[in-house]
Amino acid sequence: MSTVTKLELRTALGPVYRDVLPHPPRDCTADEIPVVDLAPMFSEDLADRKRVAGAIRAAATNNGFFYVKNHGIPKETISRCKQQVLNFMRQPPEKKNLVDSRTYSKYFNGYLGKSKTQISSSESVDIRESFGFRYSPELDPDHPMDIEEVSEEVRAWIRAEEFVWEGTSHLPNFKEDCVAYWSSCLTLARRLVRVFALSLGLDENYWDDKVTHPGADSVFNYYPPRTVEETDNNFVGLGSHTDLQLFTLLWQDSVGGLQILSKEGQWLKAPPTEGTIVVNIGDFMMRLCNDMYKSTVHRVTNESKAERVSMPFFFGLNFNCVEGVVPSCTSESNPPKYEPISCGNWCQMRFKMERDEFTKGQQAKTIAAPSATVVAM
Ligand SMILES: O=C(O)CCC(=O)C(=O)O
Ligand SMILES: [Fe+2]
Repeated sequence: MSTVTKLELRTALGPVYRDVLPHPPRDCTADEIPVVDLAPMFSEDLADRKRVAGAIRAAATNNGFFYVKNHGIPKETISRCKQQVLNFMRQPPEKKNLVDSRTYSKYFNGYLGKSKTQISSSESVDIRESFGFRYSPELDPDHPMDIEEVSEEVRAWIRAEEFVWEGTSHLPNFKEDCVAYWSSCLTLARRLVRVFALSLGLDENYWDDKVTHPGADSVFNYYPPRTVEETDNNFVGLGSHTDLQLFTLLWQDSVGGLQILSKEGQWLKAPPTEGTIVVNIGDFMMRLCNDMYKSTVHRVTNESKAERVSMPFFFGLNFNCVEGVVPSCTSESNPPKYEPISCGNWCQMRFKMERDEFTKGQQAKTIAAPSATVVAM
């Protein structure tokens, strides 16, 4: 008998559940995760931009995941950044710990080692290392400014921290190459959010003045090959989760291992496709459009013998913006399901919850351990 299982997911406001079919993961079809050509998005002609918006709407109401090609991020920018991720991750632990997140960060910037997170409470710890940094007005490619020039209400929500660059300054061109990639993602995201607005029947400029100092968080993920023991015990690279903000731009290398949960509850493999970036909808977007676009569950396991690198960029509104369901996604027969909330609070609550639950779990393990056992912290 085939049984559907319930997958529990964390959100800032408590757990939500998704059904999962009992079948093993399978390859996706071109309809399930389509490739959207972004070339017409750069056209002067509104009709061209609307065509892209239509393709995005179709993908976002289907499985909420799609690839984009002709996205405008130069190949060299990507390969230089990827090389820096490897340069950083291949260092000895004491060098990586110069930017240890739990030691130095107030706002979830910096480095987290292998098995130091457990994004899904019903799966293993994550067999992944990561390095992250967040929006900084000084580095903004479209309108760089000193933090003092940013209005007080927005400034209170700026989450950048200098220690990530100070503790990596021994790596030649590290900051420069990372920021070049982050900048390209930010510029692309500001374009894309306009097409997303169009796709929801809003004016193209609907969110323009809400993405002046936005949620723009880069994370570089490094998945070492699993050990025999980790493989035997089905350890995940990154457990099942949804992303938090409006949408994510995800570059992955050619190793593979990303899977998404289809709307029917089937795990689908999302293979690397040369020249593309994956785009997926986040929880905040799902709220703003009253569930019309789905924030899709995904997970990663590196089943290969090689190192895997991925470089997601999480994009949202200015963190001080309190935003509710947008007018085009609600009507008398479809009232808003969600209260307005700020994108900043939305993210902060979940990041904190993940970290606190992880710490609690580690403490519980320590207390439960027999006194002769040494427990890694
Ligand atoms: O590594 C990947 O392909 C996905 C990473 C991811 O989902 C995340 O960092 O939120
Ligand atoms: Fe993700």
